[in-house]
Amino acid sequence: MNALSHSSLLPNRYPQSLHRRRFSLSCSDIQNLTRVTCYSDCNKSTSQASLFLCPGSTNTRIGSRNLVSRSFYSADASTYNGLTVQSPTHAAQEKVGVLLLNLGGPETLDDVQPFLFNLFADPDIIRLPRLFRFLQQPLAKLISTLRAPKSKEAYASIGGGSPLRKITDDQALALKRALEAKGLSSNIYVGMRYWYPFTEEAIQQIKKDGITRLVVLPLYPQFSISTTGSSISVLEQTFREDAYLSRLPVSIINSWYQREGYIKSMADLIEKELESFSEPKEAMIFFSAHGVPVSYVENAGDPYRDQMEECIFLIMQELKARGISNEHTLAYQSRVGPVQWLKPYTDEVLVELGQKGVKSLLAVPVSFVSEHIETLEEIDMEYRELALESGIKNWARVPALGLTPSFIMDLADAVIEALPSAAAINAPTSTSEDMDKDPVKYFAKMFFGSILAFLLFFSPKMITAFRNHVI
Ligand SMILES: C=CC1=C(C)c2cc3[nH]c(cc4nc(cc5[nH]c(cc1n2)c(C)c5CCC(=O)O)C(CCC(=O)O)=C4C)c(C)c3C=C
Ligand SMILES: [Fe+2]
Repeated sequence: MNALSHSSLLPNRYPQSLHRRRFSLSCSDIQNLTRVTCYSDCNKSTSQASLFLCPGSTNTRIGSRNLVSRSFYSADASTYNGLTVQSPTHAAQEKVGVLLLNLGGPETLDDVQPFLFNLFADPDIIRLPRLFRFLQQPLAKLISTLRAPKSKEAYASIGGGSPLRKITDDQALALKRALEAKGLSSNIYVGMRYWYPFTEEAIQQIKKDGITRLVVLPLYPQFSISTTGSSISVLEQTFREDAYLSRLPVSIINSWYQREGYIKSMADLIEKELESFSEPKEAMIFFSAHGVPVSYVENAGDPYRDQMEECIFLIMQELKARGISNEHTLAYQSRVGPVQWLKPYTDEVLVELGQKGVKSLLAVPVSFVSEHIETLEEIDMEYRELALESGIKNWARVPALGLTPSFIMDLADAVIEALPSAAAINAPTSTSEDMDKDPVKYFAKMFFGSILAFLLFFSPKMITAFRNHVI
């Protein structure tokens, strides 16, 4: 199957949003482009990576109770049993690349507003009706400016910037080593959606390095239109526009929350952290996932909530198999703006649990595999304080998976399993956003858009909604 044909498997409402996206950088962003991180001998003629066949690579998917979400696994490698698609001669000439996709985060406080601009300028983050698309950039400017002070405060409280780039770089290196240990030499690239090193930079490096087979691995266990979907839009757009890239065999791993290695690694972390309580059995396991607006799930066909619920089910099943049957619950955090987000909300549930007499609580961040602003600031500071104020006496938090060896090994297996299904992207397509290339039309759009955005959104309610997490 064409690995990038996944959009054809999505509900009708989804593909349009997936195909249209174009990444926009301001002029200063472009000047600031830093070099792409690549974990190999990039640009060296000696960097030829050999693809060694890995015999008996096994199906690592474990039980599932939600068949609907299965249709999203376009690059589901679990049906392959070893890399059997190539002859050894061909395999020896393969130059394998792995592209890790992530969100990115501001590295300094000065980066915060431009980072937020990139985030809110993404049509997969603020989904405007087609007619109002011209408002996207002026709105992004307005919202990022309104939100920057609160965000800066949060980033200042965790040391003045996001740890995401460093952690992702470390994960890339660990993955490279894990793949080598399994007999696969590869170049690993990091492509961030909203900050350096941008996905577009990583893709250009992949082209320069002459990669012949690529696996795309988003570092989000569950698929959401707002995360993996958005990054893949950028990738698809860039690939379709380029003769070399459009022929490059690519395999995208859309989601991997159901993999045995991931589930077991999460269960290990939870089991270990429960031991920090004097009465481990009494502690409630509190899964806190990053939220998305309800409309994503209910109108746009985002499988995120289904996948999240299935993921929690699988982790709890694994814990039960180990004799751990603590109570558990799932809530959603980090909402932004004046719309309904997935419920229940983490802050509200914490207060309710405190009122109900829950005394011990283990917070488990579940939508992301690195420490970031929402674990280090929102959970460890804001939610911890709220929980203690609400009557919860004993609080602990499970660390993000980070470099956990069993987790990295499982990612390596996922890459190896995905390789055989790599296939080229289809012919180039033209986009409705080509007018962005015309400077006159662009400035007219920005000018009138700014005025409209000002009139529509500069109301006290909107300002409060975007300045704070809670509306
Ligand atoms: C699975 C993970 C994530 C989903 C889903 C997601 C959706 C989503 N996020 C915003 C708005 C913001 N997100 C911000 C930071 C941020 N988001 C994620 C992950 C998911 N987002 C991460 C890992 C990070 C942190 C990066 C870091 O620097 O450590 C921010 C900036 C911080 C802040 O001001 O709160 C915003 C804003 C929306 C609107 C959205 C879905 C539509
Ligand atoms: Fe977010």
